[in-house]
Amino acid sequence: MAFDYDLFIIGAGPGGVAAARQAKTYGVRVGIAEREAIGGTCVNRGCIPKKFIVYAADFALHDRAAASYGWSKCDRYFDWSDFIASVHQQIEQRRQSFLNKFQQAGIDVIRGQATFIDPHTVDIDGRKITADKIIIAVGGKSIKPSKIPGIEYAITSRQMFELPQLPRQLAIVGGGYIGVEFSSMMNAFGVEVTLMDRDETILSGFDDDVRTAVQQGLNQRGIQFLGNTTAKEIKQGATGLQVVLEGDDPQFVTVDTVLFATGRSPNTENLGLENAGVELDEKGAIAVDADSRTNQAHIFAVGDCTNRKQLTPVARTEGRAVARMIFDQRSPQIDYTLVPTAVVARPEAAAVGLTEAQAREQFGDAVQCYCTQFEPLFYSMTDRSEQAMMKLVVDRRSDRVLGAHMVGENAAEIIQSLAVSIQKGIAKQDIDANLGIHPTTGEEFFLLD
Ligand SMILES: Cc1cc2nc3c(=O)[nH]c(=O)nc-3n(C[C@H](O)[C@H](O)[C@H](O)COP(=O)(O)OP(=O)(O)OC[C@H]3O[C@@H](n4cnc5c(N)ncnc54)[C@H](O)[C@@H]3O)c2cc1C
Ligand SMILES: NC(=O)c1ccc[n+]([C@@H]2O[C@H](COP(=O)([O-])OP(=O)(O)OC[C@H]3O[C@@H](n4cnc5c(N)ncnc54)[C@H](O)[C@@H]3O)[C@@H](O)[C@H]2O)c1
Repeated sequence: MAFDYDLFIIGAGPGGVAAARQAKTYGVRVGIAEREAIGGTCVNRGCIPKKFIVYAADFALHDRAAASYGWSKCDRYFDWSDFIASVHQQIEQRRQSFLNKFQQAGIDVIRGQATFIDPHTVDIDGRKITADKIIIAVGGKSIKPSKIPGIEYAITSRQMFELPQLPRQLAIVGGGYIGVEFSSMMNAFGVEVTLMDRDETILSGFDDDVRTAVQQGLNQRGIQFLGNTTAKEIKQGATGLQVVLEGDDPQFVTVDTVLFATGRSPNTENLGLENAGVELDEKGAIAVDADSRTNQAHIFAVGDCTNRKQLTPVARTEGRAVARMIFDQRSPQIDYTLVPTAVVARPEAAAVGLTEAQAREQFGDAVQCYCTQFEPLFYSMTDRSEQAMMKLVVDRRSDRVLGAHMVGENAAEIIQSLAVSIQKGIAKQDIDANLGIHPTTGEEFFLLD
């Protein structure tokens, strides 16, 4: 059968874009469907606008420390609406640049909602496209629990990027990546933040020392954290939204904005997966094998619509690997236990490899941890108390470093560099044999004993 495309991709987020560009290098016919904005969650309502807000918030934090460094006090005014308009302009430029690159490469972009009609045919708003191979890269969306009365008053991270003005009091339900990052950014702008999680501590999945250090850092900045707590009702009152809490310390908080950040779910609705015979896993994500292949041999799925790590570099690497496998050769499979990650909060947290708890499950008593906590040089001149934390998790028998964890300034940049060595199986004694760059925070990783 003659198909319209050798490869058709549904979804132009990081996973779909990377797959399309890689496939095009083999000179094959590639098309991609996108129902919203090119660039997906990452570019339009995730990593990129989030990082711009972090940069904006950092000015406020630096201003607070400036007087300790001899700068006279000054009153500066932050204009959220001007700033967020500039962020959206930046995003628009990125979208345009994606489109130009697609055009130059000869990748067809078809705008609209894609739905499978059969295993080789996709309908995009009435237009039928056939393809030999198909990659599903539809990503995910933030979800709000439907059973909470008044949930319609709450927003998700998507609307945080569209706020006409800054909230004055913000309640955030969910202390994962999104909850912690927004609590930190909004606090820096002077918003009164209450963060809550059904767990006792924020950032589940991270090393316990990281979780504690970030939580302390948020508390020190004046963010109220309520552990073992969730919202059971939201009521519109005369003075704002009343969030009725359930948990350790039942009470309510009154705020003007409620953000739900309790996780994201795959965009599998209205995709016609049943028409293609593609199966979901028990969590509702698209089920794939280690090569990102679904139960249909010619259909693959990458990125957030599968139940793996919901991170841009993961989606990109999976997308590229599938295109390479289809048209060239297999890439090495991703080791999901070695994916570096960061929480872009203040304090910042970053990690790669096993947490102490995960390492103990696998290596038992052979696990040895090297940990330090100290005041970074920058803060010794200020009246603020700020601690950095670094930790290496090591298998004592082989001396291999299993994980590295950090909380503090530039944690993401520092862990990113260490990740290469850890992936290559570096031993603790090799790390010790390195000379640091002085005076930096990163050099402390070479001084752990
Ligand atoms: C607030 C926030 C901050 C984040 N920050 C970071 C960060 O700092 N670092 C990091 O690594 N990750 C971050 N992430 C996660 C990151 O954005 C995702 O992991 C990444 O975007 C996943 O890429 P993807 O290609 O799988 O899906 P997406 O980026 O979600 O793209 C999927 C695309 O498919 C389209 N689509 C869906 N269904 C259809 C259909 N039926 N037809 C046509 N098109 C369709 C969607 O419109 C979307 O454009 C963040 C996420 C959020 C929400
Ligand atoms: N910096 C980054 O790389 C970055 C930033 C943002 C998002 N992301 C990706 O997006 C994903 C989704 O982020 P997220 O923060 O929404 O999810 P998450 O899974 O990181 O955190 C969700 C949190 O909500 C809590 N929770 C769940 N239900 C709750 C309830 N009913 N009441 C109170 N607390 C509840 C959980 O205990 C958890 O701590 C992340 O897992 C991550 O992969 C990455």
